[in-house]
Amino acid sequence: MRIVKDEAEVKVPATSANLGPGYDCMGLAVSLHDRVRFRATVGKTQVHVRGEGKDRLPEDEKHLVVRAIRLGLDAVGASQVGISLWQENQIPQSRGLGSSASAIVSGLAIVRAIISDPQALDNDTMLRIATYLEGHPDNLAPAIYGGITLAGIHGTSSEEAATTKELTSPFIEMGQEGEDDQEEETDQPVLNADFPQTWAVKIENQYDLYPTVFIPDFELDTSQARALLPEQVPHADAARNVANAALLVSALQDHPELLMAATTDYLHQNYRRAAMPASLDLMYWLRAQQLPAVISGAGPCVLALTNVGDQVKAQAEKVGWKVRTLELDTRGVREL
Ligand SMILES: Nc1ncnc2c1ncn2[C@@H]1O[C@H](COP(=O)(O)OP(=O)(O)O)[C@@H](O)[C@H]1O
Ligand SMILES: N[C@@H](CCOP(=O)(O)O)C(=O)O
Repeated sequence: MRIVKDEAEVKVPATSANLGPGYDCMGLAVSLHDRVRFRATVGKTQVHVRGEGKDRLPEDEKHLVVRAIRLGLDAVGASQVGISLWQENQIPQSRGLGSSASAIVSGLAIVRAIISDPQALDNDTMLRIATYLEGHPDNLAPAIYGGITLAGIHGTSSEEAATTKELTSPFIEMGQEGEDDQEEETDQPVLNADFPQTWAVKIENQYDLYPTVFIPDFELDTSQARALLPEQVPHADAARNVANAALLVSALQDHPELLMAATTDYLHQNYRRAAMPASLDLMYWLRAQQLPAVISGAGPCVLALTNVGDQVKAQAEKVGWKVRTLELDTRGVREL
């Protein structure tokens, strides 16, 4: 693959993942953006940051956009180059607004902008490569496609993988003791080695949705918030969560009146309370007023799936929350 341009500029939205019960699979893009300008150089990598992360983000090869560019170039078989970047960041970091996902997507979008065959890095391929770096696709999909998205990683349960492909008769005894212990080999092809097989679809939202984010002045690393989750959850909780996630798809499409019922989560929010008690308190305070609020991503931001109105906003601001009523970003990452 040839590099045909030595400059590019991209703009990428912030995202809010989970939306309550959609843990690791649902998300939406909002009108808050990072912009990144790239120039290929012969010298050492340099990064210039303005806005969020200034004086805190690394300015060398460790910078996440640089790492994504390097991975993207390798993935499409292009040669590596010296990198100069100028960032103008609006997305607060480590707050649950998907800043790391947006950084990865902007790096891959830069690669797409400078290579001879941009199709080699189409949105679906970009999602696979980005998920390899981020680990879960829920923020990445809205950052790439825009709007409200569902995304996941294809997989086969161990039971399904181990089951024989032969049709068996219900009248024949199913085998001698001990036989079940042997694992069957599967003929599932292993595709494209390291990059996960991801999928994503957009939810077509039919009404005006104004996501409101409540931003605290403290940070929480996503990895720290993930470490608080239990290995196992009660089966009844999993069942209720599946029902709500399914309902949420319909609520987001064209049933805003179902948003309150559909945004109750049983898998992650309460398990993370210890790391962000004020966020959980704010979320339940909003919900008590029939405002469909959830923890944004892994927190500590809170997201309300509606414009909360001036009075609620003023009360939250009074105790220290920064409140922004935003719009959906329906376009996702774009080249400028
Ligand atoms: N614009 C950016 N440029 C470079 N790296 C970034 C940027 N935004 C986030 N990161 C990296 O991602 C980390 C935050 O990721 P994470 O804990 O997942 O929080 P978030 O919820 O904001 O995605 C930062 O500490 C930084 O290393
Ligand atoms: N599903 C993830 C989402 C993390 O989002 P972020 O914006 O906090 O990075 C999780 O809940 O861990």
